Amino acid sequence: MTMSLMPVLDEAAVRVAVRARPLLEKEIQDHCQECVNYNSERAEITLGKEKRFTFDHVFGPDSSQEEIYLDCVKPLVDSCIAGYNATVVAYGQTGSGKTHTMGSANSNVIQESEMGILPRVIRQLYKSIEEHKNAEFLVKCSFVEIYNEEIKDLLHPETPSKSIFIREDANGDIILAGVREEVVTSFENMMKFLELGSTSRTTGSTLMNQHSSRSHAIYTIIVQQRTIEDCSSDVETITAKFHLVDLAGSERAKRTGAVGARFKESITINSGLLALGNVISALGDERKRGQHVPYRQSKLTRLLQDSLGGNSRTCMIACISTADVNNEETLNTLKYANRARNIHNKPIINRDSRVLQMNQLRQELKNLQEELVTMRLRENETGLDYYKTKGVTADDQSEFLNMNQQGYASQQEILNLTEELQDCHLMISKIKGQLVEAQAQKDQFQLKIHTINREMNSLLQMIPSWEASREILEPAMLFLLQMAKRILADTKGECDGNQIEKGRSASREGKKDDCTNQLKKENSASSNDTPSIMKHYLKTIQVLQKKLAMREQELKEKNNAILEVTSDLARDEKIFSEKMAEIKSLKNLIRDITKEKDCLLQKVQMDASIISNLSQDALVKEGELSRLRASIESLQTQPQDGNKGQQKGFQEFNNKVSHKYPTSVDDDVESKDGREIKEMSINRRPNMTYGGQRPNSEGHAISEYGGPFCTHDNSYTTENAYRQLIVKDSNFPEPNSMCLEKKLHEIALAWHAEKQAMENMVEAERKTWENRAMCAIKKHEQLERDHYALKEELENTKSLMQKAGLGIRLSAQSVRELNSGNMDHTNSITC
Ligand SMILES: Nc1ncnc2c1ncn2[C@@H]1O[C@H](COP(=O)(O)OP(=O)(O)OP(=O)(O)O)[C@@H](O)[C@H]1O
Repeated sequence: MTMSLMPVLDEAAVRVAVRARPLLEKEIQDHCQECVNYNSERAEITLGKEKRFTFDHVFGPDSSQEEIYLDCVKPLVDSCIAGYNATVVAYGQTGSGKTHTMGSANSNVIQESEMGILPRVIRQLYKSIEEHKNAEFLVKCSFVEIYNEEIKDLLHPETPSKSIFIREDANGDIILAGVREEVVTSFENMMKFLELGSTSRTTGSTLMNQHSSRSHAIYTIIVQQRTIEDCSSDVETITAKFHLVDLAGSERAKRTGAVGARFKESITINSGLLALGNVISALGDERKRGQHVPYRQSKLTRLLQDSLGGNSRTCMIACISTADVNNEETLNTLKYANRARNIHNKPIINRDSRVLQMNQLRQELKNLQEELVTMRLRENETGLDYYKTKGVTADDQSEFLNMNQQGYASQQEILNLTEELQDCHLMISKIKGQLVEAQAQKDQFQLKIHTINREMNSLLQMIPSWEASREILEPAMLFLLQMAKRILADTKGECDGNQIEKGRSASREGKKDDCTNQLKKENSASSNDTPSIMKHYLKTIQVLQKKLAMREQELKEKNNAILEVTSDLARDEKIFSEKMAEIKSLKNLIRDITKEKDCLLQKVQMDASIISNLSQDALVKEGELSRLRASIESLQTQPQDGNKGQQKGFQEFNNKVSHKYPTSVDDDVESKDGREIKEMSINRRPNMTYGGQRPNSEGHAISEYGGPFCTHDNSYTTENAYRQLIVKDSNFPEPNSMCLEKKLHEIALAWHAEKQAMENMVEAERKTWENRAMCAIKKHEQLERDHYALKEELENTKSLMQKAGLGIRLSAQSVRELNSGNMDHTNSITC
């Protein structure tokens, strides 16, 4: 058996319902999938797999218009008749079904089952009015829209927007000055006004909704009632306002395809909704309680000031789409709605007690006037007696009497009236204070009565289950049943009779005595029935006490667990922040290493291109070398005899050349006859090929190597020098081909060795850089693995916290940062 009562609902809290619309034709054609799951009984909604929210009501795509009206709005109509202000706000992304739910579109052709909230409210209102026979009702309505931050009177479109202002009246209630309210007398009459306003409302077609509302529409019903009590002349006036708000949908211009005027609309719509979100955050956040609420940020929030955090009972209906393409918008709407649940309003009955005060004051005035007359008469009589004793004639006496009476009357009257006026002022202020106090008391009592009512109802609902479990025996159950019924009857009587409201403590005391007597009587009756009942009571009390102790113990344990989990959480938070800092520094390191890696890769590429150039050059050189060899061979095959003198000359020449032009090409060279040959300092660069020239038979230089063989002034080469020597000293024979080949071979070998050395060096360098790049990549991978491990750890901690009933909330910014790895861990976790 469970003893827990149903949770008592806070009447002042903003109620939030979520309604999901089914997939539309177009969405089905586009193969959209449903991404929302509901549990209407537990009022839970899950988006995707993980994001779960709880609201006061959850309606799936199959729920009917009537269900939504009965669960969310009908209680508000009843409380409006009782004198409380009420508000229903439909919120959601564009095309999510706000207008459909509110029924604020032109609805004269709509079937009964499709009828939205607005026509149902009007119908219920007139039904209730008919039932309240002891009151006179005056019903008025107005219909406005906020379009591009301007208020338009939809029932009188000719009224310029500039002449409409939002003001606060003397009681602090928000009023719309400049908007004309229409008196309505019947359901049909009011429906006509609704249709008239709906046709004037600004709508437009977007990619997401063919008939999209481009403005926030507010339909207001004002109900004034005068309750006339039979036995008194007191008349009380109660005025309640019922706002039905169909907000424009939040939208992304990219998806709606809004351009031009539509785009401007879109911006103002979103900024109005943003201001509303700010107000909801300010009111819904425990930490921000008592701080400034930015109602003045937009016309919408200013108009809804009473409805959010003020004197109103409010229900917010968050409309969502089930299609997966709208996942992001749906999540935003659910978050928005979830915040609104924390808003607490201060609803009171709006009594206009001026009439009551006037009646009381009139009565006071009448009494005072009567008193005055008697006083004057008494004073006149005293004056007449004096003249009589002095011997004045009867005429004189009467004249004196008249004069005296007139003068005195006028003077005294002024004085008296001034005093009266002061007294009246005092009394008015006193009565005003008393009235406000009484009103507040009455509201508190009524709230208590509602709470007791609900508790008793739930008790009555629970009794059958006790019966089944037979844990509480029949007499005890009977007693509880009687008690519940009696309290219900009492509270009902209290509500119906307006007893508290009158502030007549005597009758209240009497009633209290009656109740006590009755209770005593019942107690004594039941105790007389049978003494065993007492035993049962005691037994039941003992059982209940045990259970209470158990519950207390459980509570203690849970508290301890919460403490433990909180300390765990703090520790985890610390670890988390440390890890995040580590990740941050590692990320920075990765960034640096990646940069370095990129540089290295560039260098490696450059080296590779150098190598390929060198290889190409090598190929070219090899070709040249083979050509050279061929030419040498051809030289060798020429007849040797006739050239002996020549060979000798060549030998001499070679000696000369090898003496004068050694392979060390940086030497200063001086000819035999003292002529100085220019210094030939040869710069060899790895990507340069060596070249040279040899003279042909006519004494012209033939380019054999083709590559640059640079000297300081780029004009001399060893071959040039050699050619010049030949030209200058014509006694020198042609160079010996063997000697030339040897020279060339030496040059080729030197070149090969150098090339090899270069290649080895480049290869070594490439390998070093490759190794470094590999290291960087490995480090990067390790860091990424660390990062994911940390993320997983965080998820685990989150789920642990959720299991422990604490839950972690990460801000969107933090989640983004976490995903990007740039998490700033301060203030990132909220428990
Ligand atoms: N519960 C529902 N069942 C069936 N159809 C629905 C439901 N809710 C909405 N629709 C359909 O979805 C479309 C868009 O609905 P509606 O115009 O009410 O959206 P909205 O939220 O008011 O959009 P906007 O903000 O652009 O004005 C309409 O064709 C409507 O008939």
